[in-house]
Amino acid sequence: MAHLLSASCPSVISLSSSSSKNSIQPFGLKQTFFNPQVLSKSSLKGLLFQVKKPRRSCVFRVAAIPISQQAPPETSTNNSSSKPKRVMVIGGDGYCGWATALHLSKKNYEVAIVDNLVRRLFDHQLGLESLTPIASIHDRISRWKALTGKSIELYVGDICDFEFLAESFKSFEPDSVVHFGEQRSAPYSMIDRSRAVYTQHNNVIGTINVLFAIKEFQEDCHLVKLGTMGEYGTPNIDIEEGYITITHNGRTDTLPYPKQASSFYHLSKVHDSHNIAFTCKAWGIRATDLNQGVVYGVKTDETEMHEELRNRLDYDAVFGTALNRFCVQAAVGHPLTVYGKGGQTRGYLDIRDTVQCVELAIANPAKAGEFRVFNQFTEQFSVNELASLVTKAGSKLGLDVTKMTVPNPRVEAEEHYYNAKHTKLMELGLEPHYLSDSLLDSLLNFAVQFRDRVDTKQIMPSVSWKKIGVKTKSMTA
Ligand SMILES: O=c1ccn([C@@H]2O[C@H](COP(=O)(O)OP(=O)(O)O[C@H]3O[C@H](CS(=O)(=O)O)[C@@H](O)[C@H](O)[C@H]3O)[C@@H](O)[C@H]2O)c(=O)[nH]1
Repeated sequence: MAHLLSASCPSVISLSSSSSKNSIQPFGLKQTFFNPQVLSKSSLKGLLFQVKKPRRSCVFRVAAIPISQQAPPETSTNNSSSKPKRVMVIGGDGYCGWATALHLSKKNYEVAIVDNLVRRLFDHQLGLESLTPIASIHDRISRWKALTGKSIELYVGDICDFEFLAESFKSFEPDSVVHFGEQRSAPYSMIDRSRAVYTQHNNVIGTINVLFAIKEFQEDCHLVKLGTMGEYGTPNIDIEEGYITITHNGRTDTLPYPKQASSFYHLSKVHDSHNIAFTCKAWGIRATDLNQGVVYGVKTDETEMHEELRNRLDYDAVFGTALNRFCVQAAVGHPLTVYGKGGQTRGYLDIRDTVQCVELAIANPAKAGEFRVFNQFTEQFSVNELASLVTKAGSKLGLDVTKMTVPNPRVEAEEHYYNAKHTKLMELGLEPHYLSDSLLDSLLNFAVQFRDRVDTKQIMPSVSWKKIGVKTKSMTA
């Protein structure tokens, strides 16, 4: 079960192309699999030769229908005259991206998904699998079309390859870009040097490319960028939404809120925020940074419509997030893995609110030159509080739920003050789905339904913040 980056380098291309019904090779994956420690110059040359030149045929559409046949978006907005209609969802095959793409399509936006499908490759490389079986992106989109008559365009490629991104922009001409297309796991970014470098390269360069594409081809396009609450860290004062007004030596200014990220992943989002803020000032880009908390849940109205539309649910220690992991652990009788003292407090939200928040942001775009920051979560919980809630909900379903203290693999405060503002999305009309007994029941029942698929060896953490090294690490079961 060893899945070395090195072993995956040459095979990745064929794996991707063979999984494509249309035998179309994704391109632009060179950053993903560039590993100087293991690739010889000649194999690298071969790889780059395959992926270097984007060809028009690589950008393909799935049953696009003319805009004139589409009804206008039904979304409520304060500013209907500037309501965007064409939305490019970068990272639209992932956990948040897929749910969002479907939701926006349902709301009659013209949607295009841009994705290099690398999230699926991470699973292959690390020997992981979603709790839920998920259909290929092609089958997902075809099923959506069959059920609703709505088309979603698909561009398979890597946004770090600017030629590919430029081609996608010129072809689709988005009014809004929702950018989920980043490596989003803190533990993944802390596996080894190559994953740390990959994470920052992929995330930071990808975002810079999106900014250049907007400037060059769609200067009025609104960027809705997925940031993270983790950019702020856990300061001993209230967390504001993006900015804080400070009086210092008798002078007052409103400044970006201090950033104290705690992984190479979270830091990549800090770097993104700075780059976006700069281009808003310098070029007049309009942007919204959605500093999202930890997402839980799996079902949205749209993903529930058919098993081929089902979303992924990660429970492993690299990509699984706290509450989802606890529900799966409860379903298989594994003690809940509380890291350290369990006082770590974060903002959380239901995936149904992720899609609602993105919809609100694009329906109410930032002004030209404005860098807007929304804190995107609905409730705060400590890890211990989550464990108690899952224990209580589990016992109602007859599950014997216990918890264990795991030595914390991360470097983070385990007891701290946490009070983060999150009013701006509420002011735009967010109607939160708060964590309720019924949601926990539903998530636990969902986990029970698929528990035969759980690989319990993937539950305990094996990535250590302190032990990260330069040697490429294979993840073995
Ligand atoms: O089994 C577990 C898993 C996590 N934790 C703790 O729970 C907290 C949250 O960890 P997480 O794995 O649920 O979330 P995190 O690594 O912070 O990252 C996730 O949540 C972020 C929002 S936030 O946490 O930064 O607000 C997003 O940006 C990321 O993309 C997403 O993967 C941490 O203190 C962690 O130590 C446990 O105690 N036990």
